[in-house]
Amino acid sequence: MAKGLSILFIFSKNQLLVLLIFSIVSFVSISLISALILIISCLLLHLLLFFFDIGYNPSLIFCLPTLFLPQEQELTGLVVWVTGASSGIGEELAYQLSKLGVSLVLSARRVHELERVKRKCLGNGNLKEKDIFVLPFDLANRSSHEVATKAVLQEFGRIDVLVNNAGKIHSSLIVDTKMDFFKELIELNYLGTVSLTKCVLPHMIERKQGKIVIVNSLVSFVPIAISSGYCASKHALRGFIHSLQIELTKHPGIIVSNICPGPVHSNIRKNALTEEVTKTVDHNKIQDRQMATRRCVRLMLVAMANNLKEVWIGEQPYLLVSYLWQYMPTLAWWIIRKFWEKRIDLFKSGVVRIFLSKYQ
Ligand SMILES: NC(=O)c1ccc[n+]([C@@H]2O[C@H](COP(=O)([O-])OP(=O)(O)OC[C@H]3O[C@@H](n4cnc5c(N)ncnc54)[C@H](O)[C@@H]3O)[C@@H](O)[C@H]2O)c1
Repeated sequence: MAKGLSILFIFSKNQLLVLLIFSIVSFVSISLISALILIISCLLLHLLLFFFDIGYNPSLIFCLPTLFLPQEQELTGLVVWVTGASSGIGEELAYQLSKLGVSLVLSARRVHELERVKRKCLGNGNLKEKDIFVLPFDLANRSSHEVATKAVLQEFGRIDVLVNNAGKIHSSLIVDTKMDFFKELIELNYLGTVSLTKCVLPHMIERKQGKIVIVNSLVSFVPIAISSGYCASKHALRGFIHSLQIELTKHPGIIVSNICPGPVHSNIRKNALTEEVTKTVDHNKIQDRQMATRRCVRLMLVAMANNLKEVWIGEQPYLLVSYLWQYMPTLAWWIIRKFWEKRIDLFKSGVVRIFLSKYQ
């Protein structure tokens, strides 16, 4: 005890101050060095992913370049039902799947567009007339889902893969957005997908196998502006998918894949709901770095072939920001705010793609 006290007393006030400063400096520098090591390893990981423009959430799966994974040929021979097959990602899915030799069900609302896609599939792919079933229906009309599911089962006898792809976006600030917009986006992007999945699920449970693929988005966990209703509907889907994955734990043969692309070339922006009709259009000032549809779809097929539960697909910097959002949210917030600050001003001044909609 006395020894302990004597040790305490050998420090003068100045010495104590020096010791305190020394401790703080070493604590801060050690923390800084560890933070630096962490940041450098994250950057190296991102650099690796940059070359393969595909992100596997490392908390779910090891980061593996697509080169070393089983390829999309694994899907050959399956019965695949694609919704939203008349345009963009769904249309490209139809073309690439037809080349693989699957039995295809093509769904969207416009039958003539689906017939056009079917003709091109027959021209490009290895399929015969009997291998492609055109099944038009409105995903937002939930009462049609049971009948549609029965029609597919009657045509092909089974459903191996359901690709829930149909969806819509809107371009408007929250203050200007009608409640009808939010409702429509939830009805289509979220409830439509949930309802169709629920119709197909009992069939897959009975067969103890199947793949439910949901084309979600990076915005299902990274926030964006000017499309709050879309962002919210995709966030809702993310919650649904994760709950479904847990509930299917006892059915390991049924895989639920949450596919999260960043911006991709498609007609989604052209078909966006917007109330803005008076603003001028400047196509040049806002240019998203969009991934080629073909590349996105190829990576989606690799993800399906490998039964991945979650996959992030995007050009940089979107993929990098998604990782930052997950692991360094303060920095991600700063970047996202800076990015959107300028865009919101541009949007308000009319420099944005404006497209007409039924809400005008
Ligand atoms: N393009 C992107 O940048 C991007 C990024 C992330 C996620 N996504 C998602 O990809 C999916 C496909 O979008 P896309 O980019 O190919 O857009 P798109 O507009 O080119 O295609 C959308 C498809 O959905 C169909 N659809 C729309 N409303 C429907 C309804 N009520 N009933 C049935 N079908 C309906 C359309 O007819 C079309 O076939 C969407 O779920 C979208 O949220 C797109």
